[in-house]
Amino acid sequence: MPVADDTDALGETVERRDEGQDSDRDGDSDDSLPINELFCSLQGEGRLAGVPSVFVRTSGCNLRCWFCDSYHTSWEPTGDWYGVADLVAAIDEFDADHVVLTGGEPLIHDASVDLLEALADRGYHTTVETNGTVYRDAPIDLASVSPKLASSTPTEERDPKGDGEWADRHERRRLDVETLARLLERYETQLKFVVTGPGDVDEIETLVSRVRAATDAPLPDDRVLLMPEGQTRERLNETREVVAELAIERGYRYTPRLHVDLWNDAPGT
Ligand SMILES: C[S@@+](CC[C@H](N)C(=O)[O-])C[C@H]1O[C@@H](n2cnc3c(N)ncnc32)[C@H](O)[C@@H]1O
Ligand SMILES: Nc1nc2[nH]cc(C(=O)O)c2c(=O)[nH]1
Ligand code: SF4
Ligand SMILES: [Mg+2]
Repeated sequence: MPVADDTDALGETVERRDEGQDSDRDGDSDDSLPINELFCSLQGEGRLAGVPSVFVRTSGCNLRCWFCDSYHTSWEPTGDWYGVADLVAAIDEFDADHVVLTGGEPLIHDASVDLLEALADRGYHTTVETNGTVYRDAPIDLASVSPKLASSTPTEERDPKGDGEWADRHERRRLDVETLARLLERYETQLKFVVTGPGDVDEIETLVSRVRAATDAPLPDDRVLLMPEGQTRERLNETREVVAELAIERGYRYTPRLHVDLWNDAPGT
């Protein structure tokens, strides 16, 4: 079912549910989340790549990257509502002690905090994949923050759905240095940039400098990860080597997209 056709403001997804998209929600507790998919795989990205993990993918996002590999959580958000207890029970079915909460943008939802608290109580290691525009206080073991660069903006030529209607909103919202600094102060953090080519690297360096200037929390170069843009093996064949060389040149880390290398764009991987 559609979650929201336009998550125009933070939290609007949840408000719209309350306005009538809740017909097949079980119960009326307010700790439920719109879930697009839940599956077990190997963490494909970042410093925990290769670790067996359960992925919980919420629906709804406050941004619209043209390249979003989770189209049905952002451009056309779909999913069903589940309470935290049901989600924990579904996660417990798998043999993994790491949980990755992703989306869409998981931190637009209040109930993501409830889910993270329930998972921490049960001893799970939690990673949150977030675009770094929303701060939440929650038990997060690794904040996997992926700030969005100018090359992510859905201009008219690159809009996967319309004619660039989202470009201005995306551009206004995509970077918030204060929020990035707060996340860094509170959580073990990696900054994981999607890189489309050499033209992205100056913006990364400028942003890293601005974040360092905004906080006393350390942001060493080995916490800055460059990840090649690509939803498919074919696209990664064009980007991965260029991005690896940029990482070596600038002293940052490279992260693969292990799941795409292994399973291409298969659902539930
Ligand atoms: C779908 S996003 C969900 C979490 C959050 N909204 C974010 O962007 O960080 C999960 C991860 O996939 C990355 N990603 C999305 N589309 C991508 C693409 N085409 N190529 C490489 N990484 C991509 C994001 O940057 C993020 O690190
Ligand atoms: N295997 C696998 N690893 C991932 N790491 C981050 C992912 C995400 O979509 O947030 C992801 C994903 O979708 N699949
Ligand atoms: S911020 Fe994340 S979920 Fe939202 S559009 Fe960009 S990649 Fe997709
Ligand atoms: Mg993914």
